[in-house]
Amino acid sequence: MASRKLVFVTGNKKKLEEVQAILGTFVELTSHSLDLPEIQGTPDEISANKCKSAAIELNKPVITEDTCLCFNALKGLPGPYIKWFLGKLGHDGLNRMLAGFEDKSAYALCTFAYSTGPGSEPILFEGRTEGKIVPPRGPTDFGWDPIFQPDGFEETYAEMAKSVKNTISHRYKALDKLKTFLREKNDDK
Ligand SMILES: O=P(O)(O)OP(=O)(O)OP(=O)(O)OC[C@H]1O[C@@H](n2cnc3c(O)ncnc32)[C@H](O)[C@@H]1O
Ligand SMILES: [Mg+2]
Repeated sequence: MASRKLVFVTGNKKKLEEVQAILGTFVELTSHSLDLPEIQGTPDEISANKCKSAAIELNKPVITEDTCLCFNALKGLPGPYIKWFLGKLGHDGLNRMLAGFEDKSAYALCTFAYSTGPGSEPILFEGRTEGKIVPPRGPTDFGWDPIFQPDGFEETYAEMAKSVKNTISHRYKALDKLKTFLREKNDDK
C-alpha cells in the first residue's frame, strides 16, 4: 500500500496540533506555515480558493482548512469572518452581538480542501458541530473555544479535555470524511 503523505498549509498552530492529534499515524503529515489570502464568499468558495493558492504557492498536493462559527440568529454570520470579529470584539463582544436575540444557537463548521497540485480543482470535506454561544468559560488559548458549548455537553470546547473535543468537533468530523476519501483513493492503487 502506498504511504499516505499530506502537506497541511495553515498559519494556525492550534489547528495543526488538533489535526495531528486526530490523524495520528493515519498519514505522514507535514505542515507549512503560510497565512494565505482569504476571499469573501461562501465557506466553500473561500476554502476552495485558499487551497488553490496554497497549491500554487507550494507547487505540490496540499490540504488547507477553513473554520466558520455561525450564529443562527444572525443567519450564519460571522461565519467565515469569525477571525476578524473575534479579534475586534473578543469573547464578550461576540456574546453581546446576540444580546437582542433569544436564540443563542450556533454551529462550528470546518471545511478541509484537498488539491492534487496547481490547476486542480480542490475537493472539499465538511464537518459541522451544533451548540450554543455562552459567556466565556475555560482556558483562552484557542480562538472561540471558551464561548462555544456543543449540544449534549455541559462544558465549553475550552473546558473539555482535548481527547473529548477531538472526537466530537467540527474538525474531527471533516477529517473523518477526508480519511475515508484517502483510504478509498489508496485502495485504488
Ligand atoms: O491559516 P489558517 O488555516 O486560515 O488559520 P486561521 O487562524 O486564519 O483560521 P481561519 O481562517 O479558519 O479562521 C478561523 C478562526 O476561528 C478560530 N478557530 C478555528 N478553529 C477553532 C476551534 O476549533 N476552536 C476555537 N477557535 C477556532 C481561529 O483561531 C480563527 O480565529
Ligand atoms: Mg485564515
